[in-house]
Amino acid sequence: MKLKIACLQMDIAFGDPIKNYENATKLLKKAMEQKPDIVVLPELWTTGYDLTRLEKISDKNAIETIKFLKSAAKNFHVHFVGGSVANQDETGVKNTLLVISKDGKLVHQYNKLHLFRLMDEHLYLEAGNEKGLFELENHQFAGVICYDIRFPEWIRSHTAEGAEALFVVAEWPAPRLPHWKALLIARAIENQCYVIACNRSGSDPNNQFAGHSLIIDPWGEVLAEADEHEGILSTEIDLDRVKDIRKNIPVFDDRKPGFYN
Ligand SMILES: NC(=O)CCC(=O)C(=O)O
Repeated sequence: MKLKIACLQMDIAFGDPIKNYENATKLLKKAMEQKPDIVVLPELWTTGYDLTRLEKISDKNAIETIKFLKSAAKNFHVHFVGGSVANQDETGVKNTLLVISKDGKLVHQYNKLHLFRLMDEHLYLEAGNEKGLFELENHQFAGVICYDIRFPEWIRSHTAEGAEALFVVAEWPAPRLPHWKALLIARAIENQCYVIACNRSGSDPNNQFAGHSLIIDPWGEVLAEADEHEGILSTEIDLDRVKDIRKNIPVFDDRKPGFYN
């Protein structure tokens, strides 16, 4: 099955959800010219890393962002891996990835498991405790958030359960761009899956972000790569390649889980 993907590599306005909804709408309209099946947004795209003001600007139970994505999904007839949002619930604020199908249904929510201390996430956010597996178009996918890609065992636990493509939503800073690229290519090769990674562009008071959203095939070839500016990265993926590559080098059959998890 072939699917057209569009990543909205946004420049996120710091702590300004209204401006970010407006900008996402503008980019989405542009992305729709390519007729994508799935649109991907970056991490914390409504607020950025304005963590000290989360009490004021976080989205209570992600209601506003879910409403925005459901309405866009139905209007444009497109699935969303809708980035992540600062989601305030009864116990605290989570960094929550949202998956919405083109008929406007909330398919999955994944709360970031690994909090990134270098950007103070552990001081303001609560970690999740569930997997990022979800299904769209009768295929299995996984969605994770930024720092999660440094934990190959976490990613493997999703592909071992059938994920054929890994969606990564991120705010990855420019100084570690070489890590971003190397880690994503490694996750694609070792898991023999597509990797669709949507980063943000621009800067906030503390970081310059890398951009360079990437779409990588299950052989580790980069199919599309953005530059550092705001824009749309779009290409087609063919999920049949996952089956072919897994048959050619049967990594999943050859695993020895008795020796490791
Ligand atoms: N937002 C994040 O999780 C950033 C992760 C990161 O920069 C890294 O180097 O890892």
